[in-house]
Amino acid sequence: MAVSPVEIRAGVLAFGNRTLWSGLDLEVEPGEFLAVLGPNGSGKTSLLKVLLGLQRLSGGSVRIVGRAPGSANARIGYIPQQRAMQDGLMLRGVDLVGLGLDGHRWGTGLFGIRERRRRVAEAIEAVGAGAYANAPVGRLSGGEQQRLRVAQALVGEPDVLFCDEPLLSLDIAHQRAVSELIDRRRREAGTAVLFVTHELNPVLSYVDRVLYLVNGQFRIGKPDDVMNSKTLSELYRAKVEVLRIGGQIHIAGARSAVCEDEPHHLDDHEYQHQRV
Ligand SMILES: Nc1ncnc2c1ncn2[C@@H]1O[C@H](COP(=O)(O)OP(=O)(O)OP(=O)(O)O)[C@@H](O)[C@H]1O
Repeated sequence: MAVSPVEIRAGVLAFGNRTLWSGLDLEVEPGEFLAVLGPNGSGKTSLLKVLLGLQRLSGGSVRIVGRAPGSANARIGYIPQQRAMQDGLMLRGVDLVGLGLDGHRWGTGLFGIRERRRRVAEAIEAVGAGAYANAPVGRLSGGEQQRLRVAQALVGEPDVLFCDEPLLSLDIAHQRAVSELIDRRRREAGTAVLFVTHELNPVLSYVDRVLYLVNGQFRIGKPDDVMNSKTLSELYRAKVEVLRIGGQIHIAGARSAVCEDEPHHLDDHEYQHQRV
């Protein structure tokens, strides 16, 4: 039987007496696109850290391509939560993207160097970053830096791709381009994708399943099985209404219970308009 790219059994993560989640059983299939949602502080980034081997589980077990996280057998792509790079950082975009190839061996000969350059150029082209790839990354805009991070995560042809809010600070056109790139990667190469986001709609058509974390509780299932009024009201322990408008999901009501910064949430005023 094929080894699952990502497998968590009875996972528990607690800090002090605060349990972020427990009893988490999660298996992500090759080529699957899993969106991870939840309000601030619900443990989304911590989950990615567990999967990267940067954070130990408090209980249960985790395997990445059959091994402990952090071991070198799997090719992992990681788009970290965005932090502005230092102004004075002189590293160029091509160098940043090239770091995603470290650990790949094509030999040190001319072929190896050429192949490396070719792959870096291809990854830069794919995110539309060619115009500034030779500039120091510290001088680039947030969105330009983000596109280079995406190229860095994809250049190594990962088996598993962990994305932490990868669309932040991208304009709509580049949100679409990056989402399509990630989707193509998982379709063509079977890369398993874990995609942490506050905004589901830009990737809704690609998402196979959703993991929704709230206050130590969670639900996993197809978008329609999780993103509905009943399930979210149970999770938030408050009345939450989920509306499907024009193929998009919007959440209304119980604003105080639902994370304020989730862009797919309508405010009550907007909601009233939608109902008339
Ligand atoms: N090493 C740690 N020690 C103690 N508490 C921690 C540690 N790491 C994370 N936390 C806490 O765990 C909670 C979850 O953090 P995490 O970054 O996983 O949330 P998140 O769901 O990604 O939130 P956001 O949407 O704001 O990015 C936060 O309250 C955070 O302060």
